[in-house]
Amino acid sequence: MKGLGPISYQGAPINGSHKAEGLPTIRLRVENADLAAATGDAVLHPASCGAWHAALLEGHRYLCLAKGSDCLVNVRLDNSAREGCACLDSVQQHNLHVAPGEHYEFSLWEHPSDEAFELHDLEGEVRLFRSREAAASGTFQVDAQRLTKLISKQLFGRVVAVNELVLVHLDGLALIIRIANVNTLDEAAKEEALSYHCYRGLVTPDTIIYLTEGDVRGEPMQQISDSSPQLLAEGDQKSQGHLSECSGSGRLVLLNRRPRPFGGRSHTVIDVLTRDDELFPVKRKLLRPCINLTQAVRSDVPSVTINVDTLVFDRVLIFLEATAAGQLAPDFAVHLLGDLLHAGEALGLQSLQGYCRAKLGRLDSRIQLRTFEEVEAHNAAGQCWLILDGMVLDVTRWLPEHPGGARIIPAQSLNLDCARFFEVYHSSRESFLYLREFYIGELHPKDVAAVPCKERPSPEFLAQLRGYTRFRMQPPDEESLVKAFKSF
Ligand code: HEM
Repeated sequence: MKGLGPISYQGAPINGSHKAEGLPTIRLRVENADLAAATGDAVLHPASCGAWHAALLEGHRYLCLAKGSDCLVNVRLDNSAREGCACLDSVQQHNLHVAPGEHYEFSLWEHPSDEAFELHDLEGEVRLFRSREAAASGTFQVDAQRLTKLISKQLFGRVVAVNELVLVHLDGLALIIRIANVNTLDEAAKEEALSYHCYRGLVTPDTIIYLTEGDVRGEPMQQISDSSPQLLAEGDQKSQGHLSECSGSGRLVLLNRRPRPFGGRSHTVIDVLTRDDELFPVKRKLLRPCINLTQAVRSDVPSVTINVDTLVFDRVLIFLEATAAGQLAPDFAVHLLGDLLHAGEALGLQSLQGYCRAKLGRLDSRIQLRTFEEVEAHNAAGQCWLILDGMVLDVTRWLPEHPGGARIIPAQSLNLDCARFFEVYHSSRESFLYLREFYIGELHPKDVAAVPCKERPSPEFLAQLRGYTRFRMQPPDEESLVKAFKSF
């Protein structure tokens, strides 16, 4: 099960927002709501809602930008709001990346029923709000448990997204919480999942909240002023790019923090370092089809360097996830296919190579009927083509990565059906999972009987092997091959 909405490995949501079906977008002018009196809702006049009215009453109550904002804002109808306007406080404006006085297309957001939605936990970074306290020197101690209760109450029933800010007041202190991480799964389920991304979800009374102290001066924050409802400095309202550091020296200390369990690094993850020095923590088993990474993925090494750039690898991971989930590969734009093909070659990811070639119009001719003569000729030329239960597998380039060593296969298994060797040497069934990557076709039916076979594999092994190799092409039976021959 995934987190809410697919997200690329670089953190960008892939599909944008899920707009409530059949409902039009509505153009609204953003108006400042008084931050001091903020409820966290976007306030709309009932007359501004037009076609949304019925849906709002039914419970579609989340507002987002029509072009797809990560952040969603709860909607409240109020006759006191100005018609044609969305009243948003300055924190909401920051979260939605909108400026007061400007018009934007908004839509209602509907939660897709097939995705996990309720948050198991969230992580928040707490900072002193840009205010007298932040500017003053000294230490401000805050009881994390009380703050957690307050946040829980304030966010209950709201959908929060990563990087969203939440303003909380506790004992006269104004605190800004940045949502640093959200999860719809617990740690154990995340370990199990082949891949997992989550950037948004619903806060329930059961959502666990972990708080940490944000580095006051370390991270620039968009300027939010509590003295005025105006979010951005004059003249800077449209740019939305103005960042200013919280330059105060006031320090926040959280007491009684709830630590996150299983904080340690998981062995199931390996850090992949791209050519341009970006680091991707990736589940080892997701990388299994990348046969050039076999040794790194199967060993304990914490990281591996690849000759692929960040942006291309990001897409490779999306491709791997889709195929691992049995879904169709995403429709990558044609201009990316060249780079993806090179990445497929660098990583030894045959399926990606096939995908790119097919899309580039060069149909994948890798998988075909192979004669025994052809297999022998390739092996005589220094390659390593195996015959396994009639499948022909090209493991030439993978031999140095073979966990059983590079020598044993050419020494024992060339030019015969090696199914029995395969059965004997491989205690785990992990080896089955690689076969698809090496598969280059079927032995020609006319040659099947002629292939030497020292010992037959057990029927149980064959049944298991065939269960794992449903990708095999269906070879034509000998009768139809003879008929085809006779027709010439
Ligand atoms: C495409 C063909 C093959 C694949 C994908 C493959 C894969 C693997 C894998 C994943 C392992 C790790 C241990 C395991 O999973 O059991 C392994 C170990 C091994 N393989 Fe292969 N293998 C292949 C062919 C062969 C052949 C034909 C032989 C022998 C002639 C062989 C001999 C061994 C040996 C001796 C080990 C070490 C076993 C041990 O340490 O217990 N492999 N192979």
